[in-house]
Formats: sequence, C-alpha cells, structure tokens
Amino acid sequence: MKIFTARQIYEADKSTIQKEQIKSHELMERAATQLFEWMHSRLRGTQVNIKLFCGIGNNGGDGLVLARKLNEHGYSIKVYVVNYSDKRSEDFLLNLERLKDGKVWPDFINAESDLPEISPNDIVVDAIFGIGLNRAPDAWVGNLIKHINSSRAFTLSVDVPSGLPVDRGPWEPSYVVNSSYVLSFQVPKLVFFLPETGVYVNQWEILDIGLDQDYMINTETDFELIGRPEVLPMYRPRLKFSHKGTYGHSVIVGGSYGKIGAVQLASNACLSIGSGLVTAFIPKCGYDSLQTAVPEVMVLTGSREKNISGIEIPFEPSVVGIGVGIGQDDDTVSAFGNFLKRVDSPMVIDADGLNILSQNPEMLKDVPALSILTPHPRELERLMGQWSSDFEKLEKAKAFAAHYNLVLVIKGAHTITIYNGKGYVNTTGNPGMATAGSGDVLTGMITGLVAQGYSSVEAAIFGVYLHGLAGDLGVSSKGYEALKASNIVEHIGNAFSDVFRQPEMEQKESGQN
Ligand SMILES: NC(=O)C1=CN([C@@H]2O[C@H](COP(=O)(O)OP(=O)(O)OC[C@H]3O[C@@H](n4cnc5c(N)ncnc54)[C@H](O)[C@@H]3O)[C@@H](O)[C@H]2O)[C@@H](O)CC1
Ligand SMILES: [K+]
Repeated sequence: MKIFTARQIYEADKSTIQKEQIKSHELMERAATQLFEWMHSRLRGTQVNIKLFCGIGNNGGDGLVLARKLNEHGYSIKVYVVNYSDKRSEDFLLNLERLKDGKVWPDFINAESDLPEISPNDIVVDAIFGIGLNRAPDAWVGNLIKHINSSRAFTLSVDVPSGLPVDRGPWEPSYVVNSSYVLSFQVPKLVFFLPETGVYVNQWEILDIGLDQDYMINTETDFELIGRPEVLPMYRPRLKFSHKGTYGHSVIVGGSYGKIGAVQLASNACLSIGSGLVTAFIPKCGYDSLQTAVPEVMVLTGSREKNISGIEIPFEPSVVGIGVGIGQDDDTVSAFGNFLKRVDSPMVIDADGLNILSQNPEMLKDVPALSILTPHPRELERLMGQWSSDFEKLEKAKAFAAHYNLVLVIKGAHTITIYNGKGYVNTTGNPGMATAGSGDVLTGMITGLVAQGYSSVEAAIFGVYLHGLAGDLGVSSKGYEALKASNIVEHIGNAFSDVFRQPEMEQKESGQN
C-alpha cells in the first residue's frame, strides 16, 4: 500500500472532487460518515460521554459532522471548538451551522478558557488538527492537548493524532495527542511507523473514503507499506521437476569462540526458507556443535581454532551471508576485507560485518553492488553517522544506499528496506522478537531467498516480512517474553502458509504499535 505525503493526499482529494463532480463538503460528509459508522458499530448506542474536540479547519469539520450524526442517533455528546485561528474553513463553517440546526451548541475554547473536565470514562474524539498542521500549536492549544493526554480517556483521533505533522517530526513533542486509536483516511501516514512518532499511535485503521483510484495507482510514492498483497506477487513457486541445485547453495560465514550459535541460527534459517544447500564457514571450535545441531548444514572450517583469519570457499556459492558472530579481531578484519575484494555477486552483511565496514570505511567500495546490509539503528549510526530525526535518518540512508548501490535494511519495530530512493515499511513482527539471535535468523532468511533467485530488494522485503510473520506466529504459542530466535526459525514454514491463507473476509489495513 502506498504511503502518500500530505501534498499528495490533498491532490487525491482535489482530483476526486473534480472527477466525481462533487463538492468538498460532500467528501467531508463521506469521510465523517465512515467515522460515525465505525463508532456506532462498536458502541451500539451505549450511553457514554463522548467529548469531541474540533479545530477550525477540515479536520475539525470532520469532527462536527461526526458530532451531528452521533447526536442524531441519541448519543450523549459535548462539542468543543478549539478556536486557534479565525481562518475557519468553509466546510467547517457549513457544518457548524448544520450542527446548530440540530440544537447542538458547542463550547468555544480560547487561550483564556478554563480546560474542560475529562473523566477517564469519557471517549475523546480528537479532531483538532489533521494533515494541515504546518507549525507548532500555540502553547494554550498544547496545554489542552496535554490535558487530554493526562485524562486517561480513550482517545480516538480523526485522520492523525492532533499536533503530529505527517511529513516531519513534531515541533514540540509534548503537544501531540497520544491516540488510543487513529482512524486515518484512505492511506496510512509514514509517521505512524517511525520510532520517534509511532509512539503517539497505539492502534490505527484505514477508512476507505473512495479517493480517486486513478490518482492513487498512477502516483509514485517514496514509501510503501508492505503487507500480504505486496509480498504475494514476489513469491517464486517451487517447480515440480526441480532439484536442490535449482534453489542455490548459500554460504554463511561467521562465528567465533562463544558465538557459534549465531551461525547455527542463520544457517538453519537459511535452510528453512528454502535454500537448496547451505554451507557454514566457521572457525574450528564450532565444528562439532554445528554439525550436531543442524545436520543438514555442511561445515567448512578455517585454519584457526577461535576466529576466522582467512576465508576460502572451494566452490562458487550462489550467495554469501557474512558477519554473524564473526568478531573484530585484526586478522578477521583483514580476512573480511580480502574476501570482499574477491567476491562480485551480492552478499548479505550483518552484525560485526557491518561494524568492520564502519571501522574501515575504505572497504565499502569493495562491497559488491546490490549487497544487502542489515543494520540495527546503532550499527546504522556507525555506518553513516548521526541523524537529528527519523526523517533525516531516512534521507541519509537513501543517499548512502544510492551511493554504494546497496539495499539497506534498517531494523526496528517497523523495519524499513531502502533501495533506489524508495523505502518499504514492514508491517509484521512484535516486541517478543527483540531477543538474542533474532537478527542472525533474518540474515539467514534473506541469504536463503537470494540463493533461490530472488532479487536483492525482493529478498530483503520478503525476508523481513516472513521473519516478522514467523515471530508473530511464534508469539501466539510462546508469548512475548519466552520467544527465542530458534522459535522464529521453527515458524518459517507456517509463515509461508500464512502468506497463502485465503482471507476469511475483506482485509482492512490496520495495525498496532
Ligand atoms: N484529503 C482528504 O482525503 C480529506 C480530508 N479531510 C480532512 O481534512 C483534514 C485537513 O484539513 P485542513 O487542510 O483544513 O487542515 P487541518 O484541519 O489539519 O488544520 C486547519 C488549518 O489550521 C492552520 N494551521 C496549521 N497549523 C496550525 C497551528 N499550529 N496553529 C494554528 N493553525 C494552524 C492551517 O491553515 C490549516 O489548514 C484532514 O486531516 C482530514 O481530516 C476530510 O474532510 C475529507 C477528505
Ligand atoms: K486529529
């Protein structure tokens, strides 16, 4: 699913109004009717106090339409107009009149007003600012937002949490509504998925308000949300008359004394995702344990007992995944550097492989084109320097990936794969996966997909998706705390099946942070 910028959403809005020959207030009515139906289908007339905070733009207009409909259906509502500007939008004004026609009289909140009482049992509808926010809210509006946040009431945000701009970080982090649930129109917003701004969104759901499909399909976006519909077409079916050679021979290079488990996890994951053959290249100390733990994996050892000091592979591998548990001994670093010079085909580089690159940036030019680097945020920072916001991080990552012609997988709650100026935001995974060895499993999975002929970017996107899904399936039986990296490997097969599961009903895009 494409992730549009605010400017693109306004364009889609305009194009819909033109093509359908409707008025903008009719589109507002359509959007707010969706909001109402969402609430009504859940509340079914329950007598709870609903407090609607409406700004003076179209986000506020949505709130007013919702208030009118709730009132018509007998709900107990109180409407507050947050009067932060006298530039009220036309559709806001129209709907203010319609609300008054229904005998609902909003309270107007200004800089001098007392803050209204909000009980933890109330439902707050947050329609103060939408995607039109273009500067920090005034301090008194910020204080109102803080007041809403401290009320502990269930807070339903219209389109976006008020105070959260959609194309940058907030000016003042405490002036952003902490949403319990965001009902976002038509498309998800990038800020829902980034570590600094995703914290304002507990759960989100997309409401389809029927914006112009032609515009949506034909407009290129810088980011895309990756769910099942996006990964299904990437799948490469296994062929009846195929053999293990068809699916590639992967080599996992890594391990050092005390860190052989990393290679075990990566090679096991590599096999489980379908690599025809897997060979591990490790120091001698790991030979027995690895052969015993994963008998299907072939093992080559270097000349040293405890670390890798030279990498010799006596055949042409389909792909190499390198770095897990490899350490940073001087001779390992030079073995790594020499190996990079000798390999031309894309590799998967993780963990200490990335740290070696950060320490020795001159090696970056030897990394084969289209290699996949899988840093977590600290490793990314070591590779490309600090950033001041998530948005700057993404811009730097795009520039870095383009400069070296690489695929960058930025690991996190929503892992983002960067390639060719575009970011692919993953939707699977859970906090149970923040556990030792989880990254080693991902390295093995991506390596195994490249071995089977997936392009680098597809291997990264699909591998990240399946890794998260395997973790989600693992959590359903183990729980968050007990989930181990080896459980993720055990669920890779189920993750494939899940991708092909027929949806029981129409899937709605939604998520939880
Ligand atoms: N594009 C769509 O698909 C649709 C959008 N609708 C709603 O329209 C919203 C956008 O409406 P608007 O463009 O009117 O913008 P907002 O309602 O988000 O903000 C209102 C206005 O306040 C001003 N403003 C921005 N930051 C401010 C600040 N810090 N202090 C004081 N004033 C500030 C701006 O001039 C802005 O236009 C969406 O979020 C959505 O809720 C819906 O009505 C229907 C369809
Ligand atoms: K809002």
